[in-house]
Formats: sequence, C-alpha cells, structure tokens
Amino acid sequence: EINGHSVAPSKRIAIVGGGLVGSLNACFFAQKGFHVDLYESRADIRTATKVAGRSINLALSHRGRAALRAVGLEGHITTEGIPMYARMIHDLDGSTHAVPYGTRPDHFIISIDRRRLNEVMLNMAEKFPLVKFHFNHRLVKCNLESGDMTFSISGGATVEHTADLVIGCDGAHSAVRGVMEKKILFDFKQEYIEHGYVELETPADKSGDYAMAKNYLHIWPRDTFMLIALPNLDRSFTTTLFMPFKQFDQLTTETAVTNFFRATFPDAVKLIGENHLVKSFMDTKPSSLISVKCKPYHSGRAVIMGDAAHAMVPFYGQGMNAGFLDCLMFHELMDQYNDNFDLVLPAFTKMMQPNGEAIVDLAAYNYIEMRHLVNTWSYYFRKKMDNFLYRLMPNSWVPRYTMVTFTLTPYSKCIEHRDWQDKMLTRAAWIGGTTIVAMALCAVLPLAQMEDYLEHSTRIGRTFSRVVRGTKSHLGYSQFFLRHAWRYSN
Ligand SMILES: Cc1cc2nc3c(=O)[nH]c(=O)nc-3n(C[C@H](O)[C@H](O)[C@H](O)COP(=O)(O)OP(=O)(O)OC[C@H]3O[C@@H](n4cnc5c(N)ncnc54)[C@H](O)[C@@H]3O)c2cc1C
Ligand SMILES: COc1ccc2c(c1)CN(c1nc(C(=O)N(C)c3cc(Cl)c(F)cc3C(=O)O)c(Cl)s1)C2
Repeated sequence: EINGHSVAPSKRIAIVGGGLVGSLNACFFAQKGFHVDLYESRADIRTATKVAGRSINLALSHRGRAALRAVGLEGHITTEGIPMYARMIHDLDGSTHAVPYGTRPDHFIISIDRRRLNEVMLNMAEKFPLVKFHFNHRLVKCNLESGDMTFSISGGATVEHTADLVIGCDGAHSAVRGVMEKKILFDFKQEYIEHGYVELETPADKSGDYAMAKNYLHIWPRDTFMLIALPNLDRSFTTTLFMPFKQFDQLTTETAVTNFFRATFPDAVKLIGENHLVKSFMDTKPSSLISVKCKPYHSGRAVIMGDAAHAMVPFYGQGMNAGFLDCLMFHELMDQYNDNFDLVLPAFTKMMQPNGEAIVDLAAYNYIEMRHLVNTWSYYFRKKMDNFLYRLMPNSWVPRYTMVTFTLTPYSKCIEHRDWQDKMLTRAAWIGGTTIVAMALCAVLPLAQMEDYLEHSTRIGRTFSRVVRGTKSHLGYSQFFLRHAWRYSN
C-alpha cells in the first residue's frame, strides 16, 4: 500500500546511467509502479554549479517527441525548446539562404538544451516514492544472470546491489555492454571517424538579441569540415565545428586559428567575436565521434538502450531520438507481454536491433554524403528529383531524411525505401534519358544513320563521363554544388 493505492509486488529495476535515456526510462518505469534504482557515475547535474556559457543543445524530432508524449512531457519540453523550420546555409561569401525542412506545418525540429531536458526528466521520476537515485555510483561489475552489481563510489570504496532487471543506459562506452561483449554469440563493432568536434558559442548581439536568424539550424558546409549552430533560450547559439583531427592538429597558434576562421567562416568570426573565438578554440580539445553496433541488445536479465546499444555519429541528429524511441518501444512490449521480462527482452532485440543498426548506418552514410556525395551531379539531381516527386506523389515518394526525421517509419524501412527509390530513379533516368535522345535523333536523323550514331554516341558518352568525373573533383565543383544542392534539398 503506498499513498492509499496498491502497487504490484514491484520488481526491482536497476537503470545504469542517468543521462537522457536513463532518466526517460526512469519516468516510464516509475509511472508503471516499479521499484527503480538509478545509478549514475557523475554527480547530480541538478545541484552541480551551472557551467557558465557552455550550453549543449540537440535537435529533437518526431521519434523523440513520441516518447516524451508517452510520459506526458512533450508539451513541457517543446515549449522550452526553439523550433527550427529550415536550415540556413552560410556560403563562403557570407551570403545565406534557407532550405525548409518540408512543406507541411509539422515539419520542423526543436532545439533543446541537453542539461535542462535531463533535469526535467530526473525531477519527474524522482516524484515517485519507489524511485531512488544513486549519484557518484559507477558500475564496475555486473552478473547478467543474477542481476548482482558492484559500483565504485567516491573514495574508492565499492557497494553491491541487485535487481530483477538491469537496464544499461550508460552511453557509447557502456559498462553493461562491456559485460555482454564477453558472452559467446554477442557481436560488437565500434568505429571512430576521422572527424572530431569542438563546441563554441555565438553570443547574443550587442542589443541582447540573437546574432543570427533564430528559428533555423545554421550550417556552414565546407566540404571536409563544417560548422553547425543551434539556437538557445538565452539568445546565444551553440556552434559546433566538425573537422578532421589532422586539421585540428594544424591549428596550434592563435594566428593559424584566426586565419583559418577568417578564410572559411568569415561571417561567423564577426558573430562569435574573434578574440572570444580564438580563446575558446585554443582552450578546447576536440572530442571524438564513435559509431557502435552490437547484437543482441539483451543477455540474461540485462538489456541495453540508447548509445549503449547504438552509438552513432551525429550527422542525422537522431542519437537521442533513437534512444528515446527505444524506451517507448520497450514499454509497448511490456504492455504487450504483461511485464514478462523473459518475453519482453528477446522481443525488444528482435524489434529494435535492426533499427538501431540501420540508423547507425544512415548517420554514417549521411556523414559521407555531407562531405563527398553532395558534390556529385547525381546527388544534386537526386535532391531535385526527390522534391519534385514528393510534391507529385506525397504519399509514396518521401525523401529519406523526411522519413527519418518526420515519421515513425522504422529506420530499417527507411533504408529499404531508399534502396527502392534508388532503383526507381536509376531506371527512370535511363528510360527518360534514352527516350529523349531517341526522339531527338528520330527527328533529325534518317533511320539508316541512327544505328552507327548510337554506336558512336555510347563510346562518346563513356569518354565524356570520364572527363567530367576527372575535372569535377578538381574544379571545386564541390563548393558550387554544396552551395546550390541545399537549395533543393528540402
Ligand atoms: C556533437 C553531438 C551532437 C549531437 N546532436 C544530437 C541531436 O541533434 N539530436 C539527437 O537526437 N542526438 C544528438 N546527439 C546524440 C545524443 O547526444 C546521444 O544519442 C544521447 O546523449 C544518448 O543518450 P544516452 O543516455 O544513451 O547516453 P549518454 O547521454 O552518454 O548518457 C550515459 C550516462 O551514463 C553514465 N555512465 C556511463 N558509464 C557509467 C557507468 N559505468 N556507471 C554508471 N553510469 C555511467 C554517464 O555519466 C551518462 O550520464 C549528438 C551527439 C553529439 C556527440
Ligand atoms: C548539436 O549538434 C548537431 C550536430 C549535427 C546535427 C545536429 C546537431 C542536428 N542535425 C540534423 N540533421 C538533420 C538531417 O536530416 N540532415 C540530413 C542534416 C545533416 C547535417 Cl550534418 C546537417 F548539418 C544538417 C542536416 C539537415 O537536414 O538540416 C536534421 Cl533534420 S537535424 C545534424
């Protein structure tokens, strides 16, 4: 009996990791009357002094919102966030142009403060009497069969706890997954990419207002590196530079940094302020970016979710959204199998592992696309064709990023859909292309000569495409396409 209402003889749930996914899971389990122990290696972020200036933000989209809606937090979070209706592309010459996220009124993403979101979810979970937080507890050992766990706490001591279900929400370098990795039949793959990132800050302007247009995701695409800025409530923008580590390594003096930024992001230098920019750049070591894929997501009475199960590079803005979706789908399976963990855990792996793997691959593909494929004619026409066909057949021809960002279509279907689209596009291009050429020829050439013309033209066509491919990469077409491809990428 608690507060006058009876609770099921509640199983003990241990949530390892009190980050975004762990705290959302605590809300889900708390609302279902479970006994929840949340263990977080760091101190309670709600009491830690606010780190001045450094606010980290993230793009929240449909999948993450669906999960927050299920615990009654969507309204609260979205009113605190800042809607972004389009990308704002900043060209080398300082000119900008907007590329809307879509033609529909609900096609926008929301810039959310990471720490604030984490606090809101911790506060909600803590309201439940059966929820207990254990900060400064780092999981160091775990028996996946018995649910016995060992935590190291401050001062080097350790404490033991046990649970009926252990949920690893402990991020890309998960300790829970680390124990699973030792099991036979557990597949695991991790990959660091050559890019690192540093977070800078674009402060409010002199009049205290946003220095750039507020409701946009600002991007400065520069081929092998780029700057991205998302708005904050305090009228600043968190501005992230993504660049290969080997290029960071070359920027070791203030002069080198100043020249680099002046040459590549001239408008951003003015908005951030040159001294502030150089100082914060020199003070920050670039962080790494890692992809993690693994299978299965459960073992014994433990299951992993979020980055612990599928860490991805951020080039789709889906990591948190994917982790939140894990929580939602896990709880739908709990309802479906009447809280029977023996059935829920395998069902969770079966349902979500293919999707976790798919979004990790989609994000990695996007990372490449952002830097290379975006420079080829095919990508450019692809975006134009995508948008034309999407307008023509909005229910059957949906661009891939629209499916990923603005629908709940399983990520694995987004890849299948993309492959189908690729096939259709290639076929359409061939049919279209050859028909146009054939019609033109029929109009100008008597049939007799046509055969040998076609014979020659295929040879010419092959040579021509080789020449184009060769020159394009050298003539810096990349800049041109990047500048204009975005115009058609909505
Ligand atoms: C630069 C960048 C930009 C991003 N932008 C976006 C975006 O726009 N949109 C989006 O959806 N996603 C974005 N992401 C991804 C998003 O940040 C992650 O997907 C998300 O934080 C994953 O949440 P999580 O709770 O699974 O892991 P984490 O947030 O990493 O939390 C793990 C928690 O577990 C704790 N922990 C770790 N080990 C232990 C242990 N042994 N014992 C106890 N506790 C432990 C950690 O202290 C931490 O609090 C971005 C990521 C990066 C790096
Ligand atoms: C806080 O740090 C970060 C870092 C990276 C991201 C975000 C926040 C949020 N991100 C989003 N990406 C998409 C997307 O689908 N694509 C294809 C894009 C991919 C890139 Cl790399 C980009 F720059 C723009 C778009 C775009 O379309 O706007 C969204 Cl939609 S949101 C990437």
